[in-house]
Amino acid sequence: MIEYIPGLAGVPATESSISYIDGKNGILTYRGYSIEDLVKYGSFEEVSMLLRDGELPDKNKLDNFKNILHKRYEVKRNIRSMMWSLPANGHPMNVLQTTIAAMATFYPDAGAQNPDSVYTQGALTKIISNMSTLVAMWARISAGYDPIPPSRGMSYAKNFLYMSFGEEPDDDIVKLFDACLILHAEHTINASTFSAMVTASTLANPFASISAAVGTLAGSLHGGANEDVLKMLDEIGDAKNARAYIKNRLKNKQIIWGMGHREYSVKDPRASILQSMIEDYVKKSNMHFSKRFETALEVERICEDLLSSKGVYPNVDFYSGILYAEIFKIPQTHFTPIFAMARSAGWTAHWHEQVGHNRIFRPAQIYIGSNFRNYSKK
Ligand SMILES: CC(=O)SCCNC(=O)CCNC(=O)[C@H](O)C(C)(C)COP(=O)(O)OP(=O)(O)OC[C@H]1O[C@@H](n2cnc3c(N)ncnc32)[C@H](O)[C@@H]1OP(=O)(O)O
Ligand SMILES: O=C([O-])CC(=O)C(=O)O
Repeated sequence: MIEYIPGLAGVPATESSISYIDGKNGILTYRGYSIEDLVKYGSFEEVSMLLRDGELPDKNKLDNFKNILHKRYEVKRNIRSMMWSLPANGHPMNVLQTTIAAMATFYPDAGAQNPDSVYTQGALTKIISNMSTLVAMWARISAGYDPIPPSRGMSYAKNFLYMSFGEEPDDDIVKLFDACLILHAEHTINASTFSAMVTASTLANPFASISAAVGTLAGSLHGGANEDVLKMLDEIGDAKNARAYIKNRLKNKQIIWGMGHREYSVKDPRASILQSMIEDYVKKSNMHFSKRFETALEVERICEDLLSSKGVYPNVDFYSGILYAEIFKIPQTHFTPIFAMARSAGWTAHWHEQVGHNRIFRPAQIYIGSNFRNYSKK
């Protein structure tokens, strides 16, 4: 008898050398490097190369990659006009999934049959590069403004903020945003990465694979939770209301957004870094902590009282929304798309790894339906 494990909890579905989680000690590494070091010393471009190639690039290789990535910021005209035809209130994740899928029409020969060709590698770089332009474009179009064309001379993080707001951001803001991208770039075989891998395993093209991943990331139990966390904090309104609110949700068997993780039984290391980023920024700018941040700290304390026995602590989505909303002034519906543009580095690395040791994903099921029946008209 095969044992059925709901949600495949703890079931290894692949071998991978891209990233590693030690969930008991709150450690996350990309290709062996700690996320703390990568955030401190690296850039999103460097981390994208590390995830793809397995090694940190030397200066020449990095400059070359940046050159190619930055040259590809431009979105094809047909994709741009397609975006103008979508309803302005369409959720950015739906728009992103649609546009990434449509990009396959420009790269008909990119695929698993030639994963290392210049053509397919170019398509993978185009995905990472265009993600940022697509997200920024939709933020402008959906708000009733014309998109701001990308600036090839700018880093990935800087160009995104420039395209979103039309002004060159300060270096410390760029560094902070770049760190957010690094923290979201990869996380082993999570639901969206698995989704990308399942699609890749059929030898579908990389655009199909990444658009499947975008659709999967959008859900509230996964990347979409960053939006729900902010809604929840705003609903609580003030730290003094937090205990009653949390207790009431738990009594009604409702989950607390941004809390809990399949892989971590301690606080997600990315949540700790994001929290420190907010604290450092506020202190450096001589500001006060916002009501939202104070509420989040209180929610974390209450959850520690009520949920730590189940190993439920803040995950990456708990503090990211506060950072995006309050430091970068990014609208709530764009939190998950920013997650997606960062994660495109991890997804494309997994696409490549999957097709390199491919066997189609085709698990088994345990049938619980009716026995054989003879057909008779009702
Ligand atoms: C980028 C990301 O995807 S990070 C995750 C983002 N998602 C969220 O923040 C949504 C809230 N969290 C959750 O729903 C879950 O913790 C998940 C989906 C992340 C993980 O789910 P699973 O690994 O299946 O954990 P599972 O649901 O079995 O939880 C184990 C226990 O902890 C409880 N628990 C887990 N998360 C929470 C939570 N956020 N609030 C309250 N209780 C929780 C469960 O109720 C369960 O309790 P029980 O054993 O008494 O039934
Ligand atoms: O690993 C997971 O299940 C979800 C997650 O935190 C991520 O994808 O970053």
